[in-house]
Amino acid sequence: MSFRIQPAAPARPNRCQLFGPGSRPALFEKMAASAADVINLDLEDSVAPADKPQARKNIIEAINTIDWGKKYLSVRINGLDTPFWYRDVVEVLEGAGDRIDQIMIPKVGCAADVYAVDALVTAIERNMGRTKPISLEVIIETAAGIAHVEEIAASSPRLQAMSLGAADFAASMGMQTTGIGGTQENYYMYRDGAKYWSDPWHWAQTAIVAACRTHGILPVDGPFGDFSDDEGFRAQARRSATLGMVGKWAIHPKQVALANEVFTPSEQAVTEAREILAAMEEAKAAGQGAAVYKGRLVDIASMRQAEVIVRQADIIAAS
Ligand SMILES: CC(=O)SCCNC(=O)CCNC(=O)[C@H](O)C(C)(C)COP(=O)(O)OP(=O)(O)OC[C@H]1O[C@@H](n2cnc3c(N)ncnc32)[C@H](O)[C@@H]1OP(=O)(O)O
Ligand SMILES: O=CC(=O)O
Ligand SMILES: [Mg+2]
Repeated sequence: MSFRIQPAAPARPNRCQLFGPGSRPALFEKMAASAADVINLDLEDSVAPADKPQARKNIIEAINTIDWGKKYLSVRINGLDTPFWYRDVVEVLEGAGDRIDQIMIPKVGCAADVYAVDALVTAIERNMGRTKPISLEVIIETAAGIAHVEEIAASSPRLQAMSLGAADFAASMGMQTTGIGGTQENYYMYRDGAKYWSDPWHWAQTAIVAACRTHGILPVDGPFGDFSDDEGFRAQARRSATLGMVGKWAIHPKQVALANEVFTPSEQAVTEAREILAAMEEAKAAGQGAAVYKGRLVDIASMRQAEVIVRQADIIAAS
């Protein structure tokens, strides 16, 4: 056991991040009316290069004029390997009022990438006299990003969330697929004439979750491209939730309800978690460190597990 105490991730719901291109302002009101916890207005890959200047203007106007309710409002800037990113940060933060919460940085490959954006954000905040600090989210979607995931997670006190971007990740890793997330046809075990599909995203997800949990950051699963496949989305999201991720992107509005469903602990799970806590309080009062709950062992570690579920439920209930 480390002497270091694991920091808690930000206490805000992050079950679904709904994306929309900055070049399609007609979508913004619909995004604001959705049930997503987080909105990602995109300046990056869903916006053609020629449309970037207008997309910035659209996003600034939308941030300033639309009622976003309690949603966490984020803008995805372009990557640091492009000529666009610095104008994204400067124009958006100089033009948008205090309603913006977060800047999302794609294709982060090392801690210095985050440092560069942090430095620019800090200078703009000071120059503009902004009092509400802007948070950062990074996307791990390159070979360098996953290789340096731990230093990236430790890179800035502004960092609140980290997503896995399956599409760019697959490209950067040279994976033989054009599918965005989910089951990959050729990733299977074979035995006695039958195929058993495995999960090619599993190792990257666990690396992200471990780095995030070490540094008190929200780990998030990225896009699932086939928005006509609800069961495929559910299965991917359930695997992510089981591994410790707190939410998933929606690249189409029909995915919002699916993500909320999976990343909201069920009533049954919350009831069981509370019962485990109660059983352990009784055991502790009787001087025991372990007890039997529904025929199975529960001990002090079970309390920590139960607390994860109760905390998630409480954060959602308070939102
Ligand atoms: C790999 C990555 O980087 S993923 C992140 C970047 N990508 C994105 O941001 C893409 C986000 N999604 C989209 O742009 C669109 O949803 C598309 C292109 C996938 C599909 O768009 P459409 O063909 O318009 O979808 P469709 O016709 O099914 O839309 C149904 C309804 O939902 C609305 N809608 C579509 N996308 C969105 C959205 N992202 N947010 C809110 N509403 C939306 C449509 O306007 C339409 O509304 P209506 O019923 O009032 O007419
Ligand atoms: O940006 C997201 C991705 O999957 O790539
Ligand atoms: Mg990407």
